[in-house]
Amino acid sequence: MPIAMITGATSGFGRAAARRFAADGWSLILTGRRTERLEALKKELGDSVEVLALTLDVRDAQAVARAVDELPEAFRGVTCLVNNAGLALAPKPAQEVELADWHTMIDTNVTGLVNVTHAMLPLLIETGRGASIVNIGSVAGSWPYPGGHVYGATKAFVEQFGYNLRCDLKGTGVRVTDISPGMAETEFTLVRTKGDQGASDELYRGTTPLQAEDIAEQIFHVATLPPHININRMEVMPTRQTWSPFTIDRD
Ligand SMILES: NC(=O)C1=CN([C@@H]2O[C@H](COP(=O)(O)OP(=O)(O)OC[C@H]3O[C@@H](n4cnc5c(N)ncnc54)[C@H](OP(=O)(O)O)[C@@H]3O)[C@@H](O)[C@H]2O)C=CC1
Ligand SMILES: O=CCS(=O)(=O)O
Repeated sequence: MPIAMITGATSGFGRAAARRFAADGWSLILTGRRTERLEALKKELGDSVEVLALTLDVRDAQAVARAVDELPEAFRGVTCLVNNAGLALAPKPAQEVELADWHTMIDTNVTGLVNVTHAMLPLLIETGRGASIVNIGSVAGSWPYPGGHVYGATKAFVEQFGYNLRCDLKGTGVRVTDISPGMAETEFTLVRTKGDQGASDELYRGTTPLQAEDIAEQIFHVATLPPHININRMEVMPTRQTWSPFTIDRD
């Protein structure tokens, strides 16, 4: 059976993707920082598919390299890497943000994604034709909005990094896709507001956001296309989310 490695599998898109790949019999390498959640997911899926749960902070380059180095033989033939672990913080004007929050977003969304990709490239190239890297970007990487500051910039990095990777991976058979979701109801806003459940509920109230399963389905779709097809970028919004007009500062 093919193997998918999913970062940030303890919640949201990552957990839904794990369930989606498992439904088609894929073996899974599931990572995240919250061990209990990883173990619960392993318990849920482990009867039907092979699951390796690895407690891992993607920001720790050495730990990431070691974990990949020490993958058991049965889990080394990875077909799909889903670079999903990430977060937004500080939904307020740039001039009011703590510098530490900017660093956390860069360390996770940029450095963490780069750490995992660097460690996994040899295994994906070894798999070759049909292998894929699915990076989770965001609409925030393309469309500016107030309070987007460093979060949007990290997702712009994810998109461009993926395109550049494609250039260097030419001839290896390894595909690279940026899936950029719009508003989706996960723990994302709870994390972004540092635990404000009311703010999270309010954001999703009275509209129809994407659900984690919607994005999981796209991830699975991209990873299981015939090997000669590479979707470069897929931007997915809820039907009830669109753009705002430019704003003007007036006297
Ligand atoms: N929800 C949305 O509206 C959108 C989200 N996205 C992106 O989708 C991705 C998944 O987010 P989503 O599912 O919504 O949010 P969740 O908060 O539900 O899930 C985030 C996942 O990332 C993991 N994670 C965060 N930091 C680290 C870290 N340092 N090391 C390892 N794992 C980490 C978390 O695991 P743990 O805490 O256990 O480590 C968790 O499993 C993110 O990259 C996010 O930016 C993009 C567009 C829209
Ligand atoms: O990446 C998340 C979606 S949004 O909050 O930037 O619209």
